[in-house]
Amino acid sequence: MESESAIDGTSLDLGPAKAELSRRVSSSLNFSTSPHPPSWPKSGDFARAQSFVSPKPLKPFNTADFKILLLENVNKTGVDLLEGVNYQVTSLKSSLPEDELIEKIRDVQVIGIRSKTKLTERVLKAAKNLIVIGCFCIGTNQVDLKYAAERGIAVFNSPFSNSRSVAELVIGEIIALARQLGDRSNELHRGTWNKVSNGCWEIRGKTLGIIGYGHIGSQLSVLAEAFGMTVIYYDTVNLMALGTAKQVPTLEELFKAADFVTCHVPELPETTGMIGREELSQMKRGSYLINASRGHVVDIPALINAMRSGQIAGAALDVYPSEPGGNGDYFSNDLNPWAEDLRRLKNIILTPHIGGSTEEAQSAIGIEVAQALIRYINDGATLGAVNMPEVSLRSLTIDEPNHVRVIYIHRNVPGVLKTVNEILGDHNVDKQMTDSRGDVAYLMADISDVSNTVIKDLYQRLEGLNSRIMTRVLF
Ligand SMILES: NC(=O)c1ccc[n+]([C@@H]2O[C@H](COP(=O)([O-])OP(=O)(O)OC[C@H]3O[C@@H](n4cnc5c(N)ncnc54)[C@H](O)[C@@H]3O)[C@@H](O)[C@H]2O)c1
Ligand SMILES: O=C(O)CC[C@@H](O)C(=O)O
Repeated sequence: MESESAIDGTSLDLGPAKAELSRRVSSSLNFSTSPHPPSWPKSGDFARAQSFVSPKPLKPFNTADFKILLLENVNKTGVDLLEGVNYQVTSLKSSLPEDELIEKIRDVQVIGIRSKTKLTERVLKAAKNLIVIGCFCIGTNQVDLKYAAERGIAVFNSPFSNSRSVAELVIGEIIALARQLGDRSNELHRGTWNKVSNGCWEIRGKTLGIIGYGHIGSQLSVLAEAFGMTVIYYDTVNLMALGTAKQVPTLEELFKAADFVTCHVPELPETTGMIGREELSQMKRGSYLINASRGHVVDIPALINAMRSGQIAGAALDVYPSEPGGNGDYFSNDLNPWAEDLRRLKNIILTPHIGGSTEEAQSAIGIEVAQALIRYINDGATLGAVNMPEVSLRSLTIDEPNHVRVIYIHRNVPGVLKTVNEILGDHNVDKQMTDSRGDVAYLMADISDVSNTVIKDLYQRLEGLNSRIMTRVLF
């Protein structure tokens, strides 16, 4: 394939191996100030240059141009993988205030976050170069997924790498609440010996009610049965029970029977305030509540009242309606008027959203999400994306001169494929795949025997279509 201009590997100060990499990726077209992202290096052997062709004058490819901003202390496994592909990675320990985030996001093609960074429409509007978001966690409620899809920005997460960690935390909390461990420990920290058995229980033979029987809920079900608990669960979907667990048809039925109720639902309009005054009153007197899902699921003032009255004997909260961006002071009454009342309650375990915070989970999440980002950036594969149709073609390799992968993200309207195929149809299309999800469709086509001039022409014609959201050409 003809090359616009070669990269000067030595100027990158990358050492011999990376100088070789830079030489090999030199046949690329580079980005300019257009909203389209720049050329990307290939993962692994860095075999193939991949570019966003800009209608502006072409510039030499430079791997150091590719910017990834990682927030909230993404695990080293993920940072290492991304740096290993020679992207320019900036990794920060905490999230950023919105205005600072807007400043920083303008410049990057990729952002990696956890649960604290809110990628709202306002923030994403500023992200002119962004092509992909990595949520290094399970939850994706912090991202405006619909708006991102409308802008052609793919979002990936790690759907189950921390499920076991959350399930283990909840098992620990069930025992800790049943035995009032938090209170006994706090008392002795303060020098008070208070040996009591009143209101302390074994968990064997008790009933656990799980709301949301997904990755975490079902994992927890198995662990709880191993402790001799009876498990019932409520889910909006009919799901196969593990062990001898039983699905119940209504929340009321679950509340009536459960000694411990634990929430494992996503943040959705339907799950907001799902556990409030009415629901707490339906629970067994002296039962326990655990929430390690999302902060808006439980109405905290209602919980405070239910605990004061003895209706609820103990609770564990790992998540809160508003959480700080980093470690430090929290629970000021300004932010949460109920904070002081909550802290004063007996037998309540308050943890700072650490359900998934184990070495094992964070390391696995780092690898999983970084690999998804690399696959998307380098090959355009959307497998596992949470807001885009899942489309994939084989990985691109070095032995394919004069070959281009065209990715055309477009609005899902009638007649687009006909028009696109009129553009691609003059060339040798080896393989093509397309799929849609809601209003957005994703097309990938591998085309052989094309020159840079043809690539540029294909790009410009696709960019000119009304249906276009984003066009990428990888070669
Ligand atoms: N505390 C933490 O650190 C931590 C860690 C991981 C996940 N989470 C939270 O836990 C949530 C659950 O995680 P998961 O991996 O089990 O998710 P999942 O998607 O595998 O399971 C969620 C389940 O909830 C069900 N559900 C949805 N709406 C419901 C409703 N209205 N009523 C009853 N069931 C409903 C779904 O059908 C699904 O089976 C995540 O969305 C995330 O917000 C928190
Ligand atoms: O690590 C985090 O910040 C989020 C953990 C958890 O809530 C998740 O959604 O995976």
